[in-house]
This record gives sequence, C-alpha cells and structure tokens, in this order.
Amino acid sequence: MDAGLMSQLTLTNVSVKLGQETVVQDVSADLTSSKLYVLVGPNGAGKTTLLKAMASLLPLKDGLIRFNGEELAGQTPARRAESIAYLPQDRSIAWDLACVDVAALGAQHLTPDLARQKSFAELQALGLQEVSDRGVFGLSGGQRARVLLARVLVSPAEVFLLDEPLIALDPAWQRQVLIRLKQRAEAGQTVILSLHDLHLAAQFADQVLLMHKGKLVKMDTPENIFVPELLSEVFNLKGELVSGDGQRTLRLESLPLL
Ligand SMILES: Nc1ncnc2c1ncn2[C@@H]1O[C@H](COP(=O)(O)OP(=O)(O)OP(=O)(O)O)[C@@H](O)[C@H]1O
Repeated sequence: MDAGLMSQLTLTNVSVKLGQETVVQDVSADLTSSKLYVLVGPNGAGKTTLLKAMASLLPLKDGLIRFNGEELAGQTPARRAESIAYLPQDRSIAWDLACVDVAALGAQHLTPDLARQKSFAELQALGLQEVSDRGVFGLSGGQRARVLLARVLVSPAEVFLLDEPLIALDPAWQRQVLIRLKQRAEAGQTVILSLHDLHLAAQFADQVLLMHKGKLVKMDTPENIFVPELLSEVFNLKGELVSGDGQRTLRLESLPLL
C-alpha cells in the first residue's frame, strides 16, 4: 500500500475504569494499516476492555484514541462505523434470520441487493455457501460464529477489532479464518484481534500486543514477545519460539502453579 494512504489508529495513554477498578492502564500504541495485530494476555489482562475502548463502546478514564488524527469519542456512531468494525465476544443472535441476511446487516452502506451479494461472497469464503439461506438458529456454534464474522467483514471499515474470533471454531477453521484475516491485512486493512492460542498468535501475527494486569507490557514481533522471560513472567509458562523456513513454532511447557 502507498505510504500516503496508510491509516493509523493511535492510542495515547489510554486508561479505562470499570466499577472501582482501573482495568486498562496507560496504554499507548500506534496501529497501522496492512498489519495483523494480536492481543494476548492471561484471563483478566484487559484485552476485551481495551478492544471495547477502541470501538468507543466504553468511556475512557484518561487518554485519547484517534483514527487518522481525529478523536473517535467525538464522532457519531455512524461516522465511527465507516472506519471501525467490531466483533464482540458474545455470539448471540436475537432473530432467526437467514445467514445471508444476518451477514448483510454489516453492509448497510450498500443497496439491499449488493449487500446480499457481498454477504454471500463472504459466507462462501468462510465455507457457508450451502447454509446461506438457512436460519441462524439451526446452525452449529462454529457456523454461527462464522456468520457473525462475515457480518463484520462485509463492512466498509478500515479497522477490524475482533474479540476472540476463533471461539467455537474447529482447528481447520481457526486457521482458515486467520488466513482470511491476514489477507485483509495484506489488502490494506488493520486487523486487531485477541487470541488465547499463543501458537497461532506466534504463527500469524505481524505484531503482538502483550497485556498483563491492565498494562501493555510490550508491542513487538512474535520473535521479541515470545521469549522465555516474558512467557514465564506473564503466562507462567516455560517456552521459546523457534523460527526456520519462514515458519514460527512456539514450544511451551507448564511451570508449577504459582
Ligand atoms: N463491569 C465490570 N466491573 C468491574 N470490573 C470488571 C468489569 N468487567 C470486567 N472487569 C474486570 O476487568 C478486568 C479485565 O477484564 P477483560 O474482560 O478486559 O479481560 P480479558 O483480558 O479480556 O480476559 P479473558 O481472557 O478472561 O477474556 C478483569 O479483572 C475483570 O474482572
């Protein structure tokens, strides 16, 4: 992508308070287009909260989030939706609409016919062409998760925020979805997702955001994040990343419980 067309999501000293607790603390990062970012961290590290804050679904206690220099908090939801799409962790769907119609809800910028066409193409890419006319209540958990992912991917947004997009997917579809998301990054979009599977994070991420206790410990390449000291300090795991033939393999062992 031409450097002049790069888009940038900028977090400056972002803190979020939930109840009495500051659960995201002083996070700063520049997230640019054409990259796949993976948020990792133990349960309760603040990944979901940070993604919701980036989607402007939570107010900030401190700090700023800007997209291409413009503060998101001041924008109308419709304006924000032009730049940012969000997949929540909750995969519930309220109505038993056909898959193709659920996915088309993400493409409100198009005419109904074009939205359905685009949504069918995305469902096809996610292996759901045969069930596209079926009601979502009759799908398996993994199929429904892919329909909701399609709804996000048909949007015109430049940034995709995806909270645990691989939940409920079998191992083959976990990889297919990551390949699809990587294609989106290569096509110039910014893809930011949370994952618990560190092996997949190591293989697919361009940059990893390592979170622990509400703080961004480090944002860097998998090679510089999955090092023995950080794996032990943050995850209580013994491990190392082995690179070769363009592949990254993470070897992990448990340490005794703290
Ligand atoms: N409504 C709330 N009020 C108070 N604290 C909350 C609230 N929601 C979440 N928290 C706390 O905020 C912290 C961060 O939660 P968050 O869901 O962002 O973590 P996470 O990294 O996504 O975790 P997981 O991997 O378990 O999904 C946790 O300690 C959680 O208990």
